[in-house]
Amino acid sequence: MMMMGDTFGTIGSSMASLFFIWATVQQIFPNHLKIAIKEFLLSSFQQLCFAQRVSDYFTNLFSPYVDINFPEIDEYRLNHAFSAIETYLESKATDKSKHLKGSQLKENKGLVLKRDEVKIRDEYKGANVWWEIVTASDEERSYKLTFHHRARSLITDSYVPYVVEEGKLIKAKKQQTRLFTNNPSSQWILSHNMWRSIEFEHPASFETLAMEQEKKEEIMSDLTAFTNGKDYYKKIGKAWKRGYLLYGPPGTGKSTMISAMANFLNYNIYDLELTAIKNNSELRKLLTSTSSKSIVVIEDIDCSVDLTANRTKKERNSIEQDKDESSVTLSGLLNFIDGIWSACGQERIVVFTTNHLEKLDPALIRRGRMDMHIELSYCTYEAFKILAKNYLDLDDHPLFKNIKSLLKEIEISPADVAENLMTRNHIIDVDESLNNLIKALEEKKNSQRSQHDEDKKKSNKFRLFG
Ligand SMILES: Nc1ncnc2c1ncn2[C@@H]1O[C@H](COP(=O)(O)OP(=O)(O)OP(=O)(O)O)[C@@H](O)[C@H]1O
Ligand SMILES: [Mg+2]
Repeated sequence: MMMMGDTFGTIGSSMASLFFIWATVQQIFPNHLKIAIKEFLLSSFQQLCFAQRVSDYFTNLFSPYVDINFPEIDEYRLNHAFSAIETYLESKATDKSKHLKGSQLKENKGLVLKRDEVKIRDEYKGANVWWEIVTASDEERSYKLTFHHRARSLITDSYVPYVVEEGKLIKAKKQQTRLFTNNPSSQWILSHNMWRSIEFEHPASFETLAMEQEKKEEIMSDLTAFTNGKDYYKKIGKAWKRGYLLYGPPGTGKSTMISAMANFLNYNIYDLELTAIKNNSELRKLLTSTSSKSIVVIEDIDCSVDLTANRTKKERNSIEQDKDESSVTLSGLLNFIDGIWSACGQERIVVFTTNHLEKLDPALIRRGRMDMHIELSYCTYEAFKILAKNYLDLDDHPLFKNIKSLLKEIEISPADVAENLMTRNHIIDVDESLNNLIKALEEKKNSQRSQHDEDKKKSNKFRLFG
């Protein structure tokens, strides 16, 4: 198969030879002969070019191979297929490759070895293909895919879409997750000023989350089903989104669970601070600018804005309120979650957290809107064992029995348990940590007992005078 580069190569070397002959001629021959030789050389060169073109034409005509080019830039725009192909080819096994490239782009990340070859062979359903990165004279790069014409429909209909889709998936998996926080609207100048973001590097995972194993598995399989549910959501005609309501006392792991979810799914987090937004239209702008594969979080939804209180009054005034749109309203928030926003985005998770489930407006948490209600509770023995493993590398200990019976009676958050297990100077002293925890649990028990006695006295008094 004759390639463009080869053609130029052949013509180039022929030209060099002609120039060499001409330089020699100029030094040796008299003027009248020079003119004749020059004409002869010129016509030879023209014939050579013509012969070369004819030979290329026939070679290509009879070549059994087909090429497809994927330029990096097409019509002044980035060609997404190019970057997907690049990612796909980079992911191909490096163990057979003879030319590798090593790079460490971040100090805290390991060294990465990649293939460093211009031509890569791939195989798809028995067909061989060759990828080549071609750089044109204007520095524009493109990927050239070459394959036998017999495999044409397999490659064009099936292989190319597969490579592009696979490349995108690998890219999404490798992508560093980011944590976005909304800027106050007074700082918005262009749409990209609405959110500021930093790299999200929270170490939380479902493995280290102190929670009953069964509950954890249920949440993880729900999340997995959601991410794999593209076709399912399409089939049932529902927007591809899912709502989780995390509720429970302070320090029980609601925020930690959001981080674990983001790490599990490799999704970005949009931490939506409702108090920094003036009205529903700002809320709409913010939500419509979030990307897919993301978790939109509204923490402490009960205190974020006045979404719940005076609902009856609000309902009465709803017409006026919608008119001036002077604040973020419950109906505004629900409209975006249910309607416009869901329709314009894909693969989004919404998470609300609260310490007070009972304070929330039923409209906000009804099923269908918040698909899964997850209670994060005070520390159970099972949860304690996970924390002991995380903090002390400990599976069992004679003091565990004591802790187990105390945890049955005492309400203590995993955050407080973790605080007691944490060692000073990061040197693990199992006995000291466990004894600290037992001391804290006993103190709590005593204070809960005296509180209980106090409450009892008060209610007796009330009964006496009541
Ligand atoms: N279930 C848990 N598993 C592991 N660690 C936990 C858990 N709960 C709390 N912690 C520890 O306690 C700290 C505080 O927890 P976190 O911020 O997740 O609680 P929260 O429920 O969001 O509290 P708040 O209601 O006050 O926002 C975490 O950084 C983590 O170290
Ligand atoms: Mg929290």
